[in-house]
Amino acid sequence: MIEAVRLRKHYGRTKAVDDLSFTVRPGRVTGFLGPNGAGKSTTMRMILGLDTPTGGDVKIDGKHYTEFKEPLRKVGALLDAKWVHPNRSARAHLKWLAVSNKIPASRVAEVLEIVGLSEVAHKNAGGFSLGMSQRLGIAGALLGDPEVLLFDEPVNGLDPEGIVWIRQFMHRLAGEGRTVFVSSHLLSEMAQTAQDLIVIGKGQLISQTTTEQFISDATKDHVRVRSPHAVKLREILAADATITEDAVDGALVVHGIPAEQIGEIAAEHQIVLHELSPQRGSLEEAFMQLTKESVEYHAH
Ligand SMILES: Nc1ncnc2c1ncn2[C@@H]1O[C@H](COP(=O)(O)OP(=O)(O)OP(=O)(O)O)[C@@H](O)[C@H]1O
Repeated sequence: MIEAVRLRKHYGRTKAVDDLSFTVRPGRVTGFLGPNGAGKSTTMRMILGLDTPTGGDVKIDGKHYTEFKEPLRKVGALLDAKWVHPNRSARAHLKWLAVSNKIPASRVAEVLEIVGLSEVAHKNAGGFSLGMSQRLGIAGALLGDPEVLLFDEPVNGLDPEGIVWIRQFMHRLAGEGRTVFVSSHLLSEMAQTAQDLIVIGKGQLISQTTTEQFISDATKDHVRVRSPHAVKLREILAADATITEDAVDGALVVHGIPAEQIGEIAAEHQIVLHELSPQRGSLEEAFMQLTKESVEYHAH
């Protein structure tokens, strides 16, 4: 479990992290979302003791990261995939990490196997693609078989197969009871990966909730209806719903009446329907809605 209490980090006048409190629970994948410059990386660095908070506190199972004697056994992290010695082989890099944390060298082969890099383990990590580097970084995070895992933008540079692999992998880690905390810009990916979300903007907490709840709180469900008698149906429904038209195919977009009821009303009036589909909001919509006040850089 990771617990931040009134965490702050100021760089001069910039409040990178500002009075931020949250809890990351074990057994779940928790997504860490926020617009560019929101303070995600700064927060992750403070969790890992790489930055000292200006105020407040962040602890892992009640301790500061720096209090763990062999931290890799407690917390594994992938912050910067390119953080390897370019002239070291993948295997040598992991061995060096293992030795410095008193982890048996035999574990290196295991983690290389887990991330699918066994066959290129002898090659210089400097020549790895970003996707391979991400896998190597993940192997490093797994070395100590830690209970807590932090990943900063882990799917950057991964191809679709790699993205699916990492999603399933994170679910597996959480399924084993570990705490998995992952930041990402890819919202549709996060919607499928994270069960819980911590959303920040301008260093402050915007929302901490389940992904499901986040989406339903911030977006409005609606129903798409297509009918050869759309004009008549629209007139009937208009008394109880807000209705617009889809600009692309002219479908009615109905807010305020559930799909079942629309179906019943249509049947009552003998109106043929060609489509009746309930639509859920997306994480993108919810995110844009909730962070619009906190985006530092807008495109105009
Ligand atoms: N070492 C530093 N010195 C000064 N300002 C910094 C430093 N590190 C971060 N900042 C500032 O703190 C704010 C938060 O940055 P941070 O990198 O944590 O955000 P982020 O949410 O990870 O962004 P991104 O999604 O773009 O990676 C930004 O305004 C950034 O410019």
